[in-house]
Amino acid sequence: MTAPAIAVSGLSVRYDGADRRALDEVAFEAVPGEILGILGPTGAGKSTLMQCLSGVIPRHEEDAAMRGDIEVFGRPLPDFAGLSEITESVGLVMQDPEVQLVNTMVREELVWGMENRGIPVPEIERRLRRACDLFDIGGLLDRFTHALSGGEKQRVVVASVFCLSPRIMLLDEPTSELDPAGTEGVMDAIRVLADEGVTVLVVEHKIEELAVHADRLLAMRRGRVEAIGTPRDVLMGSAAPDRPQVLDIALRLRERGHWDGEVPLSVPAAAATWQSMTNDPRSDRNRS
Ligand SMILES: Nc1ncnc2c1ncn2[C@@H]1O[C@H](COP(=O)(O)OP(=O)(O)OP(=O)(O)O)[C@@H](O)[C@H]1O
Repeated sequence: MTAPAIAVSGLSVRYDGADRRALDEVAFEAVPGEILGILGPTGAGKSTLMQCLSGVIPRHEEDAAMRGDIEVFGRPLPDFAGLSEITESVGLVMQDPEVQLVNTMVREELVWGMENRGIPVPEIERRLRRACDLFDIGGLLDRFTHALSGGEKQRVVVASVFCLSPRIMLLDEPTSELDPAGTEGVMDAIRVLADEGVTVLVVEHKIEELAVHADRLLAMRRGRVEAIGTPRDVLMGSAAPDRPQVLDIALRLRERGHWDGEVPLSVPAAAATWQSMTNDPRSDRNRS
């Protein structure tokens, strides 16, 4: 059996003064090479979870009390020698790309982390070329980071984390400012990396994107894990985030030419069509 890339148990976080836990006994595992999509309404605890997994809480959030266990490839997070060692295995892309852009030029942004790690120049150049291909940022290298659009900033930040070659990537809404083509491009790149063994946890509000690209979904609400399983199981289950979203998914998939036949006009009809589509062994909807 494959050892999990991430194993979480009993993870709870309460921010100072909050009337409820931001995370409440969260437990799950993610295996190497898996894309685990994390969804849930605003305030469900998705970003807090990403920050815990990357070691940011509790080390830098003095007002957050955390308990529970997180293991990265079988090693407890507290055993790592601080954030610098954690980031060798775990790369975090935060919700707001502005927070992570620290250099003036895009090329510097991509290269400085690798230089700080002492990576040899030929390897830096190889990763830079790959990042440009995967995230379509070759034309941005000589641009000022402050002058990029929101979506361009997101692609540069994801690419710069990729350049550090982490075995686990935590992406907190990496496509929120991207158009459908840009979103598809980032999701395709994530699949390429997952196929190479990188474990990707991606928080997304675009449920239809997660349904199509993730191997499994984890649905959260009010700090708790409501469901975890295949996209079909989670979206069809009683813990589905919002049942009407199934209809929304059908409509959006049809817009992109991914929904065959009539669009169902009721939620039950949408659910039934979705089920038959995802049950169809010829369907590649869950692995594109
Ligand atoms: N630094 C903080 N201090 C106090 N409370 C916080 C802090 N960060 C988050 N919270 C609270 O913790 C809960 C979970 O927040 P979190 O940002 O993890 O949710 P989320 O699911 O990522 O939401 P969104 O989809 O809006 O990004 C919310 O009630 C939020 O107000």
